[in-house]
Amino acid sequence: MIKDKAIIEVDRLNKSFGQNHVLRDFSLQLSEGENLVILGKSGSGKSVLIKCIIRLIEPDSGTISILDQDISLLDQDEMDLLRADVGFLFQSNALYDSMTIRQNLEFPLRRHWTKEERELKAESAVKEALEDVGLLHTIDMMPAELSGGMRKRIALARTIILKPKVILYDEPTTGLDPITGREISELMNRIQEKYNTASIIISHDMNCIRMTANRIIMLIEGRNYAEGTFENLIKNQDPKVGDFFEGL
Ligand SMILES: Nc1ncnc2c1ncn2[C@@H]1O[C@H](COP(=O)(O)OP(=O)(O)OP(=O)(O)O)[C@@H](O)[C@H]1O
Repeated sequence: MIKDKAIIEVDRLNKSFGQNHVLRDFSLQLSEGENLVILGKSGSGKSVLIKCIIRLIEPDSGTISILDQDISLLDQDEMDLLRADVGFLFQSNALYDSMTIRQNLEFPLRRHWTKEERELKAESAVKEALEDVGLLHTIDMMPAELSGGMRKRIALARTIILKPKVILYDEPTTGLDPITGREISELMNRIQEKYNTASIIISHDMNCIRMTANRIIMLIEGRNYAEGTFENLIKNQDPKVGDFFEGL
């Protein structure tokens, strides 16, 4: 059988904080163009996993490969280069309040594009990313003038401006009303379709998960406890899995 091309491969990751063994031989594989949801209770280690992937935390053992590169072997410059391919959507959006929307979107270009590239392409890149999220008309506005849902869209536009191959979503719909949450989930799917980006999505929002997940991994007791589609897992008889789908 030919395996799908892996964008991220996490192999037998372990991470403890003192006696607290958070990740226990945790493995996952993210394929090209796939939306993968990590579902786990509060404190189960989802953020620790994402922090290991972006190398904010060093695991105790195990390997993480992104685009076929073992990240533990990369130096700072190589890691910076790789970061252009790995977009991150923060739960807080992390927009700069004192900058216009245009300046917010130009920000990642400063780090990853030369001055010449910026002069040539920044304007069209900013406009394309804003069009992708349906907010071109906000280009000269300030973040404070926008609603929570619009700020989330702008943060997503800033994430996709470098055309990353993978996006890590940290609770993308938390704090939004259900209708706005649904719009963000639809947008995530449109981005996936247009750019064939792979995504790891951390979420508790069952509507978002149902709409976006091609596959779900249940992170329970530090392990990849169960995995499958939403439709598979909702029928799973294991009580630890069933807990998550209660009432649906
Ligand atoms: N830097 C750290 N030092 C010590 N313990 C930590 C550290 N970071 C995380 N932990 C512990 O690791 C465990 C997993 O935390 P993590 O933040 O990954 O959970 P989570 O699944 O993301 O939870 P939530 O859904 O509430 O965001 C928790 O017990 C937490 O206290």
